[in-house]
This record gives sequence, C-alpha cells and structure tokens, in this order.
Amino acid sequence: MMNTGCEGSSTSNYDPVTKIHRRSTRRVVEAKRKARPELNNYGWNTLGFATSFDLPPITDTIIRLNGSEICLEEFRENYEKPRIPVIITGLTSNWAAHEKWTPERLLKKYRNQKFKCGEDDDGYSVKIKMKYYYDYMRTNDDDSPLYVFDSSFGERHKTKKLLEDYEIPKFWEDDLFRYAEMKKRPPHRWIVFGPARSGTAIHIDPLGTSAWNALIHGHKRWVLIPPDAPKALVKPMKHEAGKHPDEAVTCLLFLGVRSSSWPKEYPIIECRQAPGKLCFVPAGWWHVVINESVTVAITQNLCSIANLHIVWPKTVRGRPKFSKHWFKRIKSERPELISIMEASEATPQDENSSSDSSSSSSSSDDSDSDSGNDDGVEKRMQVQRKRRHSQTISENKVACASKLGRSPERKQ
Ligand SMILES: O=C(O)CCC(=O)C(=O)O
Ligand SMILES: [Fe+2]
Repeated sequence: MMNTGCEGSSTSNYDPVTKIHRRSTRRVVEAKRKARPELNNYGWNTLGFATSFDLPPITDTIIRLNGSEICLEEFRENYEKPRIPVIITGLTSNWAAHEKWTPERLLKKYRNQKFKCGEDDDGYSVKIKMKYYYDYMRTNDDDSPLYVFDSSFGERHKTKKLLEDYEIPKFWEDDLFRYAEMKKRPPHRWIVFGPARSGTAIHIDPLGTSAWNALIHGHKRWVLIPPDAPKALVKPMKHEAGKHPDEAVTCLLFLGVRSSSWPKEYPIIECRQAPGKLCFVPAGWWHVVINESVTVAITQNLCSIANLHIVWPKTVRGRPKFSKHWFKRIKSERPELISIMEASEATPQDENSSSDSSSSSSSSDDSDSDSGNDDGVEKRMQVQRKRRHSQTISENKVACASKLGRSPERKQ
C-alpha cells in the first residue's frame, strides 16, 4: 500500500493501529456525520459486512460487444432503440485515464482537491479531500462506505483537466442536452470512485436519460432489471430495509432474497464489469451497482435521438423552466426533432412513468424525483436525503445475507 505522506509531516500524526493519518480520521468522521447522520449512534460497521458480505457467484448474462467493430447505426438500431443493456469493449483503449486514474495517481495529482461524497440533510454537498478519502478507501470496514460521486469536476479549475483523460465514445456524441447552456443543463457527467461495498442503490436514471459507465480501475457488479418491473418488486419496503435503505448492499441482499420467486416476465441481467469495459444502461432500466474492490469510473447520462421521446415529456414535467430553454435551442439547432418532441407529449408515457416519479433515478426520492425539481436533480445523492428510517432488521439482514451467499439463481 502506498505511503500517503504525512499530513502535517509529523509522524505522530500517523496512527499505527488504523494505519491512517489522524486528520484523515477526523475529516472522514465529519463527512460521515453530515452525509448520514442517522448512523451516528447506530454505527457504520454494525452489520459486519466487511467480513460477512459475499456476492454470490455470478451468471453473467449481459450481451458483450466490441465497440470498435460496430458503427453508430448498428448500435442504435440493435441496442439503443430496443433498449438492450450491453457491455462494450474497445472504446476506451486510447484514454489517458487508464494510465492516470489509478487511485495512487489520482491521490498524487488531486491530493488537496475536494470531491463530493454525499449530501447533507439540507441538500448541500458533503465534500472531502482526496488525500483523506484515499486513506478511507483503503482502510475502512464500513457496511456501506461513503462513495465519491462528483458531477462538477469538469467545471472546477483544479479538476477540469480530468476531462482530457477520456472522450465521449462515438455512440453517444449526439447528446441533445448539449444544445442547452452548460449552466442550465442537468448534471450529466460524474467521476465515481469508492471502495468495496460502496455502490449505487437500485434506481432508474433521471429524466428518461440513458447512460454509459466506463470502468477504469477495479471491478463492479451490476444487476439490471427491465423498465416495466414494478417498483414494489425491485425495491425493499421500509420494514425490509433497515438502516441502509438506499444502499447498494441492501438492494443486493433484497434481490437475492427475491431470486427464487422472481417473475419470469422481468428477466434480470447480471454482469461483472472489468476495467476498460463500458456498461450501457438504456433509458428506463432499473439498476443496482456494487463495487467489488476500489473502483474508479466515469459515467455520463444523455438524451439521444433514440430516447428523446422519453426524455422530453419527463423534462417538461420535471424541469419546466429548463424545458422551455432547451426547446428553443433544439428548435433553432435541430428543428427536425421538434416533431418527435411534440408527438411524445401526446403519447402515453413509458412503462414506469406513472410511477416514474418513483422510478426515476438515483435521485430516488419516492415522492418525485424527476418531476417537480427544477433546480438541480443530482443523479445519485438525493438518495441520501431520504435516509431517515430507523427500523432495525439486522436479524432479517443476516438471514438475507446467508441466503444471498447461497443463492445464485437470480438470473432468468
Ligand atoms: O458506478 C456506479 O456506482 C453506478 C452509477 C449509476 O448507476 C449512475 O450513475 O446512475
Ligand atoms: Fe444509474
């Protein structure tokens, strides 16, 4: 493990028991208090997942493609339009990120830069310096650790160079949100890094967008569930969710419990993602993602021609002010698309859309997430504002965990 250097340069700052610098401990404690105050008394490692949480063996059922062998039209017709999730190789081989985004190199270069690792109760970002988070990533034993999920790295002077280390792959260059003014458009790109057991709870991405998620370092496990699966099937009820209702670990335990009775009409896709592979999540698909180890990834959400008919009505409902601005820009830059937008408003909504308030995204506010919030729907982190449940179901969880460990039959 690399020497992170002494904060304050005094060796007395180094705690040989925790193997981290004392200031890291303090900063992490502060971030945790703000991001998840409901765990202050309960504790972050109470469930012992660091030693007991095992993912079941995987039956990897996702379609894999070599992106360098297919053209945009093929991708659009065969995968994007029919909304089929795929893992794509061959799109990131020339990215500098593969060299530059190891945890160690990120630490070295962005040591004193702050990244967002949560939101407080009032919706403000909780940020932590890379050097403290790095210590945390390599030493924590939390059940569901803090996760860096930062959408403004590309706008900050000291971190915007990260944009040079990757490029938008050819399949998603035509993101129609790019016609909106940068300051007005919804958050659309995130650098994401975190340790084992961190991840993203089950959600549908906001505003009917699709997403690509390119993994640079480590391994992720994905579970993807078709858009028409009812929320009650995919999400744990409050009484089943315990202290981590909106965490990836809980969702995976819950889906494991459900595996034997899973209805065949909603076939689950599971996969393991390795570095250099990119996961395409079509509009409307539920997904839960867990990191098997320390991972570093970049993800972007977009509106393409293929999902404009889904995105537009949701944007009108969810971001009325922005939608007016965007409509004007599309009208002047891509007038041929206006008919798709107008027709979509008149057509019945996509599968989960009546409940899509619920389905929508990581924002995962059950009451409404991609509707009714016109000023900053953050893809993942509004989840954290909803974590105010206090049921104790640890016995249930232990039962779930052991079942999950034995039961790989989640695939259909
Ligand atoms: O890498 C992850 O944790 C998943 C991210 C995700 O699903 C999202 O950004 O919407
Ligand atoms: Fe997502």
